[in-house]
Amino acid sequence: MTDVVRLDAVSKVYGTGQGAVAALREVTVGIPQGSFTAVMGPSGSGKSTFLHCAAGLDSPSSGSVRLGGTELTGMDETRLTKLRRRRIGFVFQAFNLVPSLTVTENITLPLRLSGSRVDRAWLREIVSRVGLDGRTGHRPAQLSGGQQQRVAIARALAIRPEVVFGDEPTGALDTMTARDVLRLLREVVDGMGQTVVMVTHDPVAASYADTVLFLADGRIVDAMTAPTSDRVAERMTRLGAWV
Ligand SMILES: Nc1ncnc2c1ncn2[C@@H]1O[C@H](COP(=O)(O)OP(=O)(O)OP(=O)(O)O)[C@@H](O)[C@H]1O
Repeated sequence: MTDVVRLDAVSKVYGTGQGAVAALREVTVGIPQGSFTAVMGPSGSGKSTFLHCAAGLDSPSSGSVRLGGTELTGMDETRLTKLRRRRIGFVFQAFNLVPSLTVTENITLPLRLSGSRVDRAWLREIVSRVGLDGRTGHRPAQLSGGQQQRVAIARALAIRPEVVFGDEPTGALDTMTARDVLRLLREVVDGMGQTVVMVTHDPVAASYADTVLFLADGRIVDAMTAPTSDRVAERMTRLGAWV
């Protein structure tokens, strides 16, 4: 399978001298096209740093990050911003919707920002896939948390991204709503061939992925395929995450 995202020997050091913190150490990993990957690890293990480097939100101190055939390392901020807008979808814990805009306007905002045409048929399809038919004229405050996260997922999909990155996408949702959103992400991978990479603290959320990458002290120390929440929780306990 082709890798959509590829990290080679990526290291990230924050600060200098005595106060320097190595947040990532020589991380090498490929994210295959059409896969669902969860990233787990104890607090401070480097999950956010991994996501930020892989998504071109932050640059590594050394190593290489590639999206498709494009090398991100060394790109200036203007080009990176353009690349993110056109090729990467983001879903955050806090939804990050614009309160004054309707559902449709929120979903199409990245397209408008990148100067792309809004394909009405595609918009209808994603609205329907995320289960927001009949809500397109609502504003975020008129929606439940789960519905707001569905809008954020639709917004991420609108640009037909090569990869969707999620930073604790179910972190602000109750258990039942979180399951619905995870099922939707699973369906986005299975039904649309989308690639999804998600950072999570929740073994149940991780169990929806095809592969769970475990980070500890800035390194990928394990990868689990066909994860179950029990196996993930057990692995996290052995990493000392919950002692
Ligand atoms: N901007 C920064 N400046 C200095 N150190 C940082 C910065 N961002 C992260 N770090 C450090 O890098 C390490 C990895 O942090 P990171 O946020 O990637 O971990 P994490 O696994 O996402 O943690 P959590 O689960 O608590 O969110 C930590 O030791 C953290 O203190």
